[in-house]
Amino acid sequence: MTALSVHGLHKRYGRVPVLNGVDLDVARGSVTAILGPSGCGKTTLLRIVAGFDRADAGTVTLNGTDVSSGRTVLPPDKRAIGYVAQEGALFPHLDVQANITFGLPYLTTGRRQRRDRAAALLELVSLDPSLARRYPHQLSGGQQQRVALARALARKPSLILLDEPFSSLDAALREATRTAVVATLKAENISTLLVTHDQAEALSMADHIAVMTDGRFTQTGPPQQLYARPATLGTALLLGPASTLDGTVDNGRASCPLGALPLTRHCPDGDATVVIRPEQLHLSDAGTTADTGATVIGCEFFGADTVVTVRIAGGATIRARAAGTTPYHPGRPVAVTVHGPVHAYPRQGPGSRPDDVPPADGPGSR
Ligand SMILES: Nc1ncnc2c1ncn2[C@@H]1O[C@H](COP(=O)(O)OP(=O)(O)OP(=O)(O)O)[C@@H](O)[C@H]1O
Repeated sequence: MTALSVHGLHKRYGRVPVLNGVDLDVARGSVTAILGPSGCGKTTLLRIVAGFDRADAGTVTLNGTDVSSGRTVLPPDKRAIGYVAQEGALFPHLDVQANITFGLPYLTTGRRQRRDRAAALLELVSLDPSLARRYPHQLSGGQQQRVALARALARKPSLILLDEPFSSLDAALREATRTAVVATLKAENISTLLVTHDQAEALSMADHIAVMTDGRFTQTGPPQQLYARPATLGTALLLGPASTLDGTVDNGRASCPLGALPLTRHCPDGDATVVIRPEQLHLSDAGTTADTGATVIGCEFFGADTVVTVRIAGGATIRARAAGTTPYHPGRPVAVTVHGPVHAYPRQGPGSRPDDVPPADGPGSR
């Protein structure tokens, strides 16, 4: 069952086209992440779905009812949509309870009902109900984001829109808040559209990812599928860190300075850009640099793993990830092996540059 359907959405600001025919379906109860570089049109799409802005053409359908189509444009408060903005945007002069119950109709909801509803929602977003009398400035950033979510949930929306809701939180808080928010959305069976340019957020939170480039979706699918088979070089780089090497594809294998490597997806014969993830690169001892032509030039320790930068034969650099610490420090010669198939994209033509979109009938188009 589809909670949200968007078809043929176009929007321009002045002469500048921002959305160029956006199509998207969000399944009921699922989390769909829109992942894309800054300025590609993510927030514009969210604002049109919420009813804050008007599309120039196209339709928005919520649970089978058109809310934006031709001359019919339902105002935001008639759409049963919750919206959580980047900074949470709580009312600073209202306490937590008043913030959460702000959108509830006064005449139909008594004081006691409002207090009970606020307490229940606080519990739902894993916050202590004793916070109800605090003001936003007395809360941490993560607590404020959860109150913002509780406020969006108060009116029992069928769809919730999250616009980079965790970007202002530090890494540890972001992860904890993300987990709590996903658990809440799943528990309430709320359909969710999440806008982010954080690939880890999209991969870990979403059931479905839609990659946006230049105002249209260039590839959609489950996170595992997109990560395994990105349709363009741009999508491959958007989905996670990677080393890129010049190579040549011949009959399903890419020859590059690290060997003749099998491919994850078809790439036509000829000059290509080869994309290798850090977890695919393994380092081992080498006698001297002359043996392998590879030398460690940098080492970054992240706690759970270490990223080692290596200059390989021909002068290109690659980044390998090793669990825990590593014995390979700058200046040390190493041997580099690649595990598993790699992505390769033609160096000329559609999809060859990082910001390219695939051709209309290409593998990533819908
Ligand atoms: N009200 C407006 N008037 C004119 N141009 C606008 C307006 N709102 C957005 N834009 C432009 O439309 C383009 C898309 O903006 P949008 O905010 O949708 O991008 P985004 O993908 O959400 O970016 P970010 O990730 O940086 O938030 C940008 O070039 C932006 O400058």
